[in-house]
Amino acid sequence: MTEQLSFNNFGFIGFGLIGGSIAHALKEIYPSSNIIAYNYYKTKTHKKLEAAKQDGIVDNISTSLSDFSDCDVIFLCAPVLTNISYLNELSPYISENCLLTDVGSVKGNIHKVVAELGLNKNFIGGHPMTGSEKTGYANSDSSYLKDAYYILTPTEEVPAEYTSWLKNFIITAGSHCEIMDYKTHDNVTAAISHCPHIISASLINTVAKLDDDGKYGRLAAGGLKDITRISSSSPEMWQNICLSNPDAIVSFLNRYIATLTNAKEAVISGDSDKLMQFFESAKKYRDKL
Ligand SMILES: NC(=O)C1=CN([C@@H]2O[C@H](COP(=O)(O)OP(=O)(O)OC[C@H]3O[C@@H](n4cnc5c(N)ncnc54)[C@H](O)[C@@H]3O)[C@@H](O)[C@H]2O)C=CC1
Ligand SMILES: O=C(O)C(=O)Cc1ccc(O)cc1
Repeated sequence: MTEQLSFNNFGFIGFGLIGGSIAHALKEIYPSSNIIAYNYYKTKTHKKLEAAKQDGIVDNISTSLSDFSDCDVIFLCAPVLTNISYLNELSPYISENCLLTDVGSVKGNIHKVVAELGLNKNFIGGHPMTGSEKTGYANSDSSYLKDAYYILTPTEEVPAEYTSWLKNFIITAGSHCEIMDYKTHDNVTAAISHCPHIISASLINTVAKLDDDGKYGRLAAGGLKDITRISSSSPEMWQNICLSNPDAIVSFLNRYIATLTNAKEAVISGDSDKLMQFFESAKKYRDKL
C-alpha cells in the first residue's frame, strides 16, 4: 500500500476561478495549512489576492518565486502558456520533495517543457473538468470541485505517493479522479471542450456579422444562448488553449466540418430520412449525457 503523505504548505501561481476554488477546497480539508500566492504585479499590491487574504484563504502573498521553495505542493493556475512560461524561472525553487501540478486545459505542451527541465519526478499534470464562463477569484468556490471529473496525467517517473496524495485530495474535495496519459487527454478534450468553444465562437461571430440593427440578438431565444454560453469565457484563456493543442483540434474540426457538410447536403437535397436520422442519433447520445 502507498504511504499517504502529509502536505501542509501550498503555493499558487495564478489565483482566479480555478486556483481560488482549489484553495477554498484545501482550506476546508486542511484548515491549518499555509497557502502562499504569487503577486506577479511585483511593484503594486494585487487587490484580488489581498481579498483572498482577508477571506482567510491565502496566508501569504509574495512577489518572489524563491518564497515557493518551502512549498510541499505548487499549483500552476494561470492560462496554459503562462503556466509554462514560469517553469524555467521556478525550477530552482522546486525542492526535491515538492509536488508540482497544474490545472491547464492542455497537457502535452506543459509535459514537454517539464521533461526538458528534468522535472518529471515532481510533476503531475492536472485538469479539473469543471468551471464556467466566469473568471476570477471573486467567483471561485470549492463547490466547483463537487461531483466533477478531475483528470491527472502522471508519468512513470513521478513517485506513486504524489499521485496518491493528489488523488486523495481530489476525491475528498468531491471530484471523481480519472488517470490517463497526456496524449489521450489532449485528444479527448479537443473534442469535448476545445472545439466546442471554437464552434460556439464561430456561430456567434457569424450571427453578429448579420446583426446590423440588433434584431438577431434581441430575438435570440434559448437555443442560441444555450449553445453559445461558453463564448462569454476568457478570450485569453481560449487563445492559449488553441495555440497549445493545434493537432488534436484540427483533427476534430476536420471531422466536424465533414458532419456539417453532410447535414448541409441533406438540407439541400431535402433528404428527410437522412435529416431524421441526423437529429435522432444526436438526441439519443445527448439524452444520456
Ligand atoms: N475556466 C474554467 O472553467 C477552467 C479553466 N481551466 C484552466 O485553469 C487555468 C486558469 O483558468 P481560470 O481560473 O478559469 O482563469 P481566471 O482568469 O479566473 O484566472 C487566471 C489567473 O491567472 C492570473 N494570471 C494571469 N497572468 C498571469 C501571470 N503572468 N502570472 C501569474 N498569474 C497570472 C490572473 O490574474 C488570474 O488570477 C487555465 O489554464 C485554464 O485552462 C481548467 C478547467 C476549467
Ligand atoms: O463553461 C463551461 O462549461 C466550460 O467549458 C468549463 C471548462 C473550461 C475549461 C476547461 O478546461 C474545462 C471546463
